[in-house]
Amino acid sequence: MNPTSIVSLSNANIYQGSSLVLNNVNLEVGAGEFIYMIGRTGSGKSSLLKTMYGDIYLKEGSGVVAGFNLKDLSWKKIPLLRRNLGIVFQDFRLLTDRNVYDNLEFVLKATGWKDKALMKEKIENVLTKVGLKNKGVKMPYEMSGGEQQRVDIARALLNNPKLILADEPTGNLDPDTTDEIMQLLFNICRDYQTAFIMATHDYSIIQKYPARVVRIENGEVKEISAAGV
Ligand SMILES: Nc1ncnc2c1ncn2[C@@H]1O[C@H](COP(=O)(O)OP(=O)(O)OP(=O)(O)O)[C@@H](O)[C@H]1O
Repeated sequence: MNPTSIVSLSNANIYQGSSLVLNNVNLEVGAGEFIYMIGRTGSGKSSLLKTMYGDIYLKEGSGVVAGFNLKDLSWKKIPLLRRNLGIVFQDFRLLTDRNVYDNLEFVLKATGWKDKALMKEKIENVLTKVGLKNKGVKMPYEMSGGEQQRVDIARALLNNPKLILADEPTGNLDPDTTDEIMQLLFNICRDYQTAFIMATHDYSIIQKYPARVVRIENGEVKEISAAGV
């Protein structure tokens, strides 16, 4: 493993139940690196991301994510791993019955924060980072899809992760909003040296915001150039 890697998978076989989805995955992601993961529907992108955040147990091969050994990941350690990662989903997954501030506070409390003043400071800090200063009082249903995705990203930033896993974060957004969100993700990557692994179907994003690309195909993960997308 490269000492500067935030993700290191070696000869990893990824299963859904008893079915082998990906065979012999080798992947190194450096600190602060942005990479795209592309592949057809059902090729295994989400399965690979789930393995990285401990939702699928790594049975074969080896893997280290944000300093956590995936082979040694007991149920007890999964929340700790998740505290060191940010996860962003296509469908935002906000709690619909509480406002933005309370959505973020919920995560902080669940990850062990207790001091109200410190939590307030942290929440204001991440909302400012995503361009939603003063929007804490809004309910999710009062916000556009782009704003809700910003809240999802703010939530992912709460614990200062060194790695954000994003599963089609622009999948529900129109082209202009997609642009805004991509600029935000690239700025976060640049300003805070946060590594990103972003699964996407949208190749036009890769042309516009080039970065390293891995393609999942026929059960394997292959490195390709952005020009080859
Ligand atoms: N919970 C599950 N139980 C069993 N099999 C699953 C489960 N989730 C996904 N699969 C199977 O695993 C394979 C990989 O699915 P996965 O969701 O990782 O693909 P994907 O590339 O993320 O697809 P998409 O782009 O549509 O999100 C598919 O054959 C799928 O049917």
